[in-house]
Amino acid sequence: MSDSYDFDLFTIGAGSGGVRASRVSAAHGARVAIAEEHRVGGTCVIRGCVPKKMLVYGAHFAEDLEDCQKFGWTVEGKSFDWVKLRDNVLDDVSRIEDAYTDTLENHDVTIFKERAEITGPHEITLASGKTVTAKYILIATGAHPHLPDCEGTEHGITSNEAFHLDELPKKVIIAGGGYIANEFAGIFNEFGSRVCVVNRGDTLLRQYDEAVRDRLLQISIMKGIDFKFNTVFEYIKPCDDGGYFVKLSNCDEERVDLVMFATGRVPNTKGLGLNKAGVELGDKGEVIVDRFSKTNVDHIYAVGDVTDRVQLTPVAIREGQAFADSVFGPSDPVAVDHTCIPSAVFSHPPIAAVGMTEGEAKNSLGSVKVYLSDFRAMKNVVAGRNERSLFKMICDGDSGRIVGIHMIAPEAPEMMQAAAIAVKAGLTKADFDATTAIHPTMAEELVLMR
Ligand SMILES: Cc1cc2nc3c(=O)[nH]c(=O)nc-3n(C[C@H](O)[C@H](O)[C@H](O)COP(=O)(O)OP(=O)(O)OC[C@H]3O[C@@H](n4cnc5c(N)ncnc54)[C@H](O)[C@@H]3O)c2cc1C
Ligand SMILES: NC(=O)c1ccc[n+]([C@@H]2O[C@H](COP(=O)([O-])OP(=O)(O)OC[C@H]3O[C@@H](n4cnc5c(N)ncnc54)[C@H](O)[C@@H]3O)[C@@H](O)[C@H]2O)c1
Repeated sequence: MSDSYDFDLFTIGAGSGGVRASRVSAAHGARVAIAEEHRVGGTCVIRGCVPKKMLVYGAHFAEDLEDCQKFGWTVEGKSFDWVKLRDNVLDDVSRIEDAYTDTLENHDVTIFKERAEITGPHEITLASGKTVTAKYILIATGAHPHLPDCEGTEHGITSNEAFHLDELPKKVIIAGGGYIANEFAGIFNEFGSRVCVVNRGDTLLRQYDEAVRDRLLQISIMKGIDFKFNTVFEYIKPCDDGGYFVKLSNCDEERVDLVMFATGRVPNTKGLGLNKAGVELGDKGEVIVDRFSKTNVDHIYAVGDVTDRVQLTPVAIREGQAFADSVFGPSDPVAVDHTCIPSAVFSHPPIAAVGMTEGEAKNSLGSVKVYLSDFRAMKNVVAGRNERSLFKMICDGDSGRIVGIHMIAPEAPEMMQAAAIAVKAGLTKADFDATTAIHPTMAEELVLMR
């Protein structure tokens, strides 16, 4: 590689995409530096997927401790200590942050723990004032929470702060109807908070299959979560006791302990010097890239949430890997396939999906066949928990090829990862039918659907 630059690659942002891209580029022989203004690991590790999933586990014990009585167990004096869980989660986050840092250092990646901005075609300036040059620049700066426009938004928190609360709110309002709103509604509700989810539209989790999201709504209401649809925040005002008065359109003012915004995430491109570098941005401020994650400027690439393609960790990682292999690897450039990406919502119970919803299939295929399994998990039957699971398989009516699978069930994301391989591989309903069930499981419903 050229010695006329300080580095072959400078990555801005040490999150899921940036860390993978930097480590693999270094393994290909590139001289790599990375800058991180917050903490190595990025959103997923520090304030996203990882601590969120730990809270989901912690929250689920509330139901397990209730249900275990029907299985003959008596647990006396049970109580919940939020601060203990919070601190254990934060400790583990620090452990993973260290592991990410070690991985980079073991690959001889130079880490700058400070903000970086592009100040010339190949020049990056760090917050300390230090300037470095690089042959290639990778923008992997992720996204930040979007706050709606209303009086007093500064009194609300976002998912960033939710992991650090000193105490649990007795009453919390969560704005938004997407991933974060539904996941945190489940978490707070299981911990005993009164939760109200407020959505400006009439649909939760719009991208998921209607039957599955309707089931989540029904179960969430049954568990005690309140929902308000087609309403927006008018104001949030602090009250004397440390809580807030909240006014929603068409509703009376109410007092809550906490307001949380979960209203989408905006690409981190402000103040990065992208205009000066001539990098083209889209309407939401996202970096526009081609299928190889290259911007309109030949030596500047972008991966992950900052490109606003699919805001998921495994996608950012794949994009980072493909970038490193394309630019520094021995073989031809590789493009990430963004089709048929499985996903999950870690609500209570969770949702998981891959491929087309029934509506999408009907709009794009000539004929569609839908198979359903609506059942109560054995554990819930014994526990007396009236919570039904739903599996839905969408097939091309002509070929029998499975084009989508949708589930809401305990452990649905674990089952979906395996099922998604079959859908991605283009298998048919007949292939599933030819597979013997594992009994007794929930997953066997996948091969028994009629
Ligand atoms: C609450 C929550 C839960 C989530 N749960 C899941 C989940 O269960 N599964 C899933 O797949 N996805 C989940 N996601 C999404 C996932 O976290 C993101 O898609 C993923 O982290 C994107 O990776 P990235 O590398 O693009 O960006 P990030 O991981 O956000 O990393 C970007 C990094 O760049 C740094 N940075 C920004 N600007 C600069 C600068 N100028 N200089 C230096 N550093 C800078 C930031 O501090 C950040 O560390 C969740 C997100 C949130 C918020
Ligand atoms: N399990 C997972 O994989 C997981 C979990 C959390 C987050 N994520 C990723 O992070 C992203 C961000 O999560 P999120 O829940 O914030 O976003 P989201 O896109 O899932 O949901 C945003 C919600 O906010 C609403 N909204 C948007 N603008 C609004 C406004 N001005 N006023 C009121 N409501 C508004 C939308 O209608 C929608 O219901 C997700 O899109 C997802 O890609 C993934």
